[in-house]
Amino acid sequence: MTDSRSFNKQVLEGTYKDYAITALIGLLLTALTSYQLDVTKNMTDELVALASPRTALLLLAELFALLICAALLRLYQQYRQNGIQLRVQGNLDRILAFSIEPVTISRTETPGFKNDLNVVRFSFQSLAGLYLTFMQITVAVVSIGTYMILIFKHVWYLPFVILLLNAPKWHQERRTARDRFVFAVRTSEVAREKTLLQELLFNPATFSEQLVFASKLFIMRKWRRAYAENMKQELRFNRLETIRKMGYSCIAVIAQIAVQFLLIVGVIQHSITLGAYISVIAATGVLEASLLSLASYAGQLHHYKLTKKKVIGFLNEYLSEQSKKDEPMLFQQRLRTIELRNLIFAYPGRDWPTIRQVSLQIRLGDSIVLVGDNGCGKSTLAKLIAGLHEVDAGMIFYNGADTNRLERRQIYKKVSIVTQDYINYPFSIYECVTMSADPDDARYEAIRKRYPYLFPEGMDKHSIVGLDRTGATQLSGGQWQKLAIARALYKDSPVLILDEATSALDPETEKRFFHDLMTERSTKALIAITHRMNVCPLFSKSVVLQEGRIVEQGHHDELLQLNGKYSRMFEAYTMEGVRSKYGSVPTVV
Ligand SMILES: Nc1ncnc2c1ncn2[C@@H]1O[C@H](COP(=O)(O)OP(=O)(O)OP(=O)(O)O)[C@@H](O)[C@H]1O
Repeated sequence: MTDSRSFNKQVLEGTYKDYAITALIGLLLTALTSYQLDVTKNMTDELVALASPRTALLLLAELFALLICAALLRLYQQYRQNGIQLRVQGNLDRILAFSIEPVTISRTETPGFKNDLNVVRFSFQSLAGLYLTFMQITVAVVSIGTYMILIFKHVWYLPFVILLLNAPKWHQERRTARDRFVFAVRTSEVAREKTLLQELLFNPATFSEQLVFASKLFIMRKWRRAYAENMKQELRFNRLETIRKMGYSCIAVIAQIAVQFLLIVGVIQHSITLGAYISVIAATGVLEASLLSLASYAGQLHHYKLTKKKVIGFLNEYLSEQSKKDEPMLFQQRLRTIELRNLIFAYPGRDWPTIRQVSLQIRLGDSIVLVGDNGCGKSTLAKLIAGLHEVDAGMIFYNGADTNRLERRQIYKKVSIVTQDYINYPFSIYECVTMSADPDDARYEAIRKRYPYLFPEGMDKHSIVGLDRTGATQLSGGQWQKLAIARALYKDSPVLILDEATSALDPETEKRFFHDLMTERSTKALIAITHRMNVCPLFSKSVVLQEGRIVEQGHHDELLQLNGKYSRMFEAYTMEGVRSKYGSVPTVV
């Protein structure tokens, strides 16, 4: 992205032919229009002189042919320009999608990122038009030159008068472009809120809650407020722009009248013919239009400069953690151990750490279950183990090597994770499972045989699932979750992290799954997070977290003996504690 030439090359990929044709037509049109003005002048002079009406009629026929040619060429040029715009838009989308490749998720999981991403996407959308601008500028410059010469031939000083009178417009366009950009950045938060609320109103997944909680009006009120605020900002901006434009529009009218006046004086003093008068007036109109479009292109170029700065700033701020460190080492060995040493982690923008002084050794063959109250940091710890968050040096080690010195993508190759917010992909079942690697039928079938209950019963592997595709089959919450687990298993990495990944499974399937998984344990390090304490005895170690610290760790039986936090949690889960502490549950009569 920082390399401007390669960026432009990528954006313009596949458009060169269209550009060349469009530019050529632009130049041809300029030549045609200029010739057409000459014909108009000659025709008028012939008519005024009434010397040869036949010549005038021939000139009219010539004019007709010229106009038809110009109209057809303009249509064809428009068609080619649309092609350029579509291709450039596609290329830009591809570049943006490729560029947004964070090294970790620490900074991308913040509202600030979402806001800035919004602005960058807006800027990228407007870039598509800008790439057309580059070519249009060339054509505009040529056409301005042509018309200036044409006018110069009749009234030498007029082109300079026109240039002078159009100068304020240039200033205005540059200013408008800058203000529009600043405005988009400033109002992005409100615009995003409006879109978020709108999504809530139109998303079918929210309808059941809207019905049961009668929340539609509540959401609508919030949406209308955000809408009104957004509209107020837009209108205020448009009002200021219109007021500013009024001044410049008056100057433009003065310019027109001034030019007319000078020409009329020329005709009265017989320094120009009536034909020249008509031709110069027409040329002035085209020249002014070209100057105005050049002014607006100048504004757009300014916008381009601002956009580029914003995009590079965005990529540097959020997506380049690794590049700030030393040259990362490749990590291609077989993973044997993961070690956390006095790990401390605070989310960006938070003053207090979520994970505090956590030390833990995980070896291949270990099966560890993390338990603790809501919000104690289990998911955060799981993501830290997977290398998904940025941490200070000397805290997380893979095979004894500091993960900060390792190439992150190599780390991710060793890890499979099912988080609580796994994605319901609108793909076929086979694709949902195999997307992490090249599809391999044998590997897919092996997983399906080993864990048949993870695959929706009676469905073909090529069936498309999800609400987002027409004709797709809908799955239940548990079925989606099972597919997410199958995807993680298919990846077959040495570390498997399951963050409440079985929460939607029925108890029998859950137990069967963990039982089957344990038989694969020798080749994997398994880390699970669960609130269902009945599966804990299956794991080699339970780790209890409280406010970001490990307060107890050991096998289930050892921890029960401690009579501490773990034993209280287990009792509460099995209802033993509830009965003894709160007495019997009253019967409903
Ligand atoms: N992206 C984030 N940005 C800022 N704070 C976060 C983020 N994600 C989680 N937190 C905060 O970190 C703390 C721990 O969250 P975490 O999700 O790790 O808890 P948990 O133990 O997994 O909880 P639960 O059992 O409810 O899933 C919470 O206070 C939460 O608000």
